[in-house]
Amino acid sequence: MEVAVRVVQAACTLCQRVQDALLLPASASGSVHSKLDRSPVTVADWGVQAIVSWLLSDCFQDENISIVAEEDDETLSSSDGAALLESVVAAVNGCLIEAPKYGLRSPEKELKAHDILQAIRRCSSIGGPKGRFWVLDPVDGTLGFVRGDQYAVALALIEDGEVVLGVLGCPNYPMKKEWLNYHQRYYRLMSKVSPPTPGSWHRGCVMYAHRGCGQAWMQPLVHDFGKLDWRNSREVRVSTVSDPLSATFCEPVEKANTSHTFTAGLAHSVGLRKQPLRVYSMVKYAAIARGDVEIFMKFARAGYKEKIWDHAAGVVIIQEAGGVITDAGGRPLDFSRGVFLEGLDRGIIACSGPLLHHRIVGAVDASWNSSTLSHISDACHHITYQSIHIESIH
Ligand SMILES: Nc1ncnc2c1ncn2[C@@H]1O[C@H](COP(=O)(O)OS(=O)(=O)O)[C@@H](OP(=O)(O)O)[C@H]1O
Ligand SMILES: [Mg+2]
Ligand SMILES: [Mg+2]
Ligand SMILES: [Mg+2]
Repeated sequence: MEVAVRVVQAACTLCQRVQDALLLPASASGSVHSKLDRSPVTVADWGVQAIVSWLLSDCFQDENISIVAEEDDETLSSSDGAALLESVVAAVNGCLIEAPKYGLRSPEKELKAHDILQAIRRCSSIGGPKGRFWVLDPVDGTLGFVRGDQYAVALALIEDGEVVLGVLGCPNYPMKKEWLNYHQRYYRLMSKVSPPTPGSWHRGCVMYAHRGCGQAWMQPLVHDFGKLDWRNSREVRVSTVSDPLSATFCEPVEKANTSHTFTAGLAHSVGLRKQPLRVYSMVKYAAIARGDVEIFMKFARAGYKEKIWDHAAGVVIIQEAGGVITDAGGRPLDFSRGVFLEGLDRGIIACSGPLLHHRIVGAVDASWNSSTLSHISDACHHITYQSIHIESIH
């Protein structure tokens, strides 16, 4: 846990530097790349994957450490990826040289491009039901990241299919909810206004939890870990609100990633009256765990398969902070079946407590069949079965 927290703290520094540069007016639009599924990827996604892979291998003296992570080295290794690779190398070395500030070791010499490609490539475990592996989403919410908004660095450890620890670095999620507005102003103006109470303001936080402890923790994001006392960590707990009238739900920002119409209907049917909070990344899970919101719902389009790195770290933090998280059928998320959350029933529901959770799971059942989602889902199943059939013929 200690190593994981230190590594995530270091990774967050890399992200902040890349994000600050990305948001400068002179920043080249070429700094954001598009993957095959047209989702964005940046120097920070590759850079974080490389440093986490390198630091974990170094700390545990294990070249063959098992890591499941989102990115691969294909673009960087391609002939037109040379300039990009150079930026990743610079970002990684710039961060690793400061590793001792986080209580970690720097490499003896600067890493070369091929070391970095190797570190990225090493994260190619495929998970599964047995053994122990790390799960990393180097930048979760890359869209939020490139828009100067919320994102998270998410690292978890899975043992025999169970998430045993989770660390969520949230570089733009201040220790106190009230400071969020301050932060937004900071980004909009990129001004040098001094924080509300100098010295006490932190732009971000890191949350972490270990399975079975019944506790989850938060510490400020720091730039010099030597100065960080673990006693700066404080326990977080889910909200005690169980009345839907006073509860707030959060969900993904993009309607391509969840059905806002379906969740609006659900919210209405269980008596939620507040406007939903739309936030990028697993910062939504952090918000539940520390009691800033009560509910999270996500209903991806039929056919989309959720990946373990988008949830593992957040799930254990929510659970240890006292919350409940399942699929829409009320079953636990299954991290034992490879890179996907296989068998996920319709969507994901996380709540601060069992009462709200029970009501929402019930409401999904009541409204699913009359929703357009179920029709789309049927149509998609039909198409999927047809293509499986065609594939098997070939
Ligand atoms: N079509 C579709 N449906 C559902 N989910 C998808 C989809 N495509 C991508 N993803 C995954 O969603 C991750 C980002 O989730 P967010 O909650 O940040 O979404 S949003 O940007 O706020 O809408 C995002 O994580 P990152 O790629 O790490 O940013 C993806 O893994
Ligand atoms: Mg993600
Ligand atoms: Mg990501
Ligand atoms: Mg991505």
